[in-house]
Amino acid sequence: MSPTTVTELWASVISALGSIMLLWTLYPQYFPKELREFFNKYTSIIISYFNPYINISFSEASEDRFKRSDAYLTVETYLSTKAPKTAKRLKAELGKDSSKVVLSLDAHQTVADEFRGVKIWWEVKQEVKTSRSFYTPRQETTMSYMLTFHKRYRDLIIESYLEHVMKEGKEIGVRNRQRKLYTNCSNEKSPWNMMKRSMWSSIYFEHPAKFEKIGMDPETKQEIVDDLLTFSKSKDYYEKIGKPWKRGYLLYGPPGTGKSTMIAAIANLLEYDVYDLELTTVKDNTELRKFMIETTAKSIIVIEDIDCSLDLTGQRKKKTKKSSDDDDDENEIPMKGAKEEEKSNKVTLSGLLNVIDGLWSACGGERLIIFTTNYMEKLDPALIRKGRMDKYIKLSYCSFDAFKVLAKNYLDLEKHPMFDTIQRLIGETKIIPADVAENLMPKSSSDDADKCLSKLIQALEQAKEEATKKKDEDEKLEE
Ligand SMILES: Nc1ncnc2c1ncn2[C@@H]1O[C@H](COP(=O)(O)OP(=O)(O)OP(=O)(O)O)[C@@H](O)[C@H]1O
Ligand SMILES: [Mg+2]
Repeated sequence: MSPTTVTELWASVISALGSIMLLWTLYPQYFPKELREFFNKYTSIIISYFNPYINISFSEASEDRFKRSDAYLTVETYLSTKAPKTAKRLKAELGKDSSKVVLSLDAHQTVADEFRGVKIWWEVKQEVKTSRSFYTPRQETTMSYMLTFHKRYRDLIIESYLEHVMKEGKEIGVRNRQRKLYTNCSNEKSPWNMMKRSMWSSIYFEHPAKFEKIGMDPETKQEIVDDLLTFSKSKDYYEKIGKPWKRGYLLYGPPGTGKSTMIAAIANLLEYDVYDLELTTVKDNTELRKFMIETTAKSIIVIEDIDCSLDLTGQRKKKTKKSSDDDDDENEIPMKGAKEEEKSNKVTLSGLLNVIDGLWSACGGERLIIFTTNYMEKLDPALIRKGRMDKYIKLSYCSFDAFKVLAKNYLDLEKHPMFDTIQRLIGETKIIPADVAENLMPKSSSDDADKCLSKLIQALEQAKEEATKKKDEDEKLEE
């Protein structure tokens, strides 16, 4: 029997005894209300004096009346792994991917837990209140989790157990959550957007990209995977060296070499959310900071084609007019997206540098910032200096190693007589992995491996011919 039930039993026994004593001495019809209240009040004080158990309540009510309190939800997640093992009545809901059922404690159910040899009890309480709105009575139910423990363990529970519950609950929550892809694209002042509580719009992230499927040199791939996994396990290390737990990656290379695909693969490998930041639609530096503050831990902040968002000609040139709202750096330049309307768009290079590694970047923790570009040489050196962008990853034209990965993905082939010709041609010409993938993909049921490989050989020969022609033309022009 749980201590909560024992407490309630005690309360009932004492209260019943008291009532009987009073009834014995007084006639019920003369029993005054005030005396009854007085009696009740002191009975509960006496009970709590003798009761050795302490209760802590986690109510679902929060300041935001549309949201359940974070502490309540974390406790619920923490108990979701314990409740199914012992509780007799459980509540079922659809969880991640809408395919898995998540069980939690039903109302008035109790589950026991143990922490460093100490027994603790959790009970789900349900409180029903009747309120009146527009003269119609309305019943409101508030749920809460009641934690009960012996007063002897007060310090242990308050100082260590609660921290353990919150930490583990959050970790389980992250493991079970359905990851999301956030975008800032539609921030125009529509009534719908004004009602939204978040700066970001989101959908579930369901990209199937995986590192095993990316066609690139296997050593570089392994090095990137190791770097990412090391980062994700380095909380203590970052704390020790006094740096925010974040890392910047610059992915660069020609179009169609797998930059966006790699971002999706990183998100899947580390189980992070993705915030796809479209810089050209951000109004100013202040709005940029707001977007940054609203990102959560375990996420990737992506700015694709960073060269198209910055004024490429302005290598941190002097700002002509000081903006009132931004003050950060005298070397501010406006973003290219707003070149024509500089007045309305005031996101500046220094504003961007600030959110990457200024004070604002430390909020949240465990985040990757990834830029992609087709033209690395056009970027301002300040933006990509080491420390800001910690790792540069070059994604380039298809090598034979990359082709072998794609042949395995698309055709389930590990070797084939035509591979030798392909290896020779790939060594002689430049072809992007996106083109190789397109040729290897069967277009009809009659397209077998031989046909797809022949198409690729044709494409490679054509690319080689075009490259030779272009080279000849260039040489003629030089003469
Ligand atoms: N290295 C690669 N390995 C496997 N597939 C690839 C690779 N590169 C490109 N692809 C395929 O080509 C398509 C385009 O790739 P992706 O969008 O990742 O290129 P990108 O480098 O981001 O191009 P852009 O610079 O134009 O944005 C994808 O569908 C992807 O499957
Ligand atoms: Mg891309």
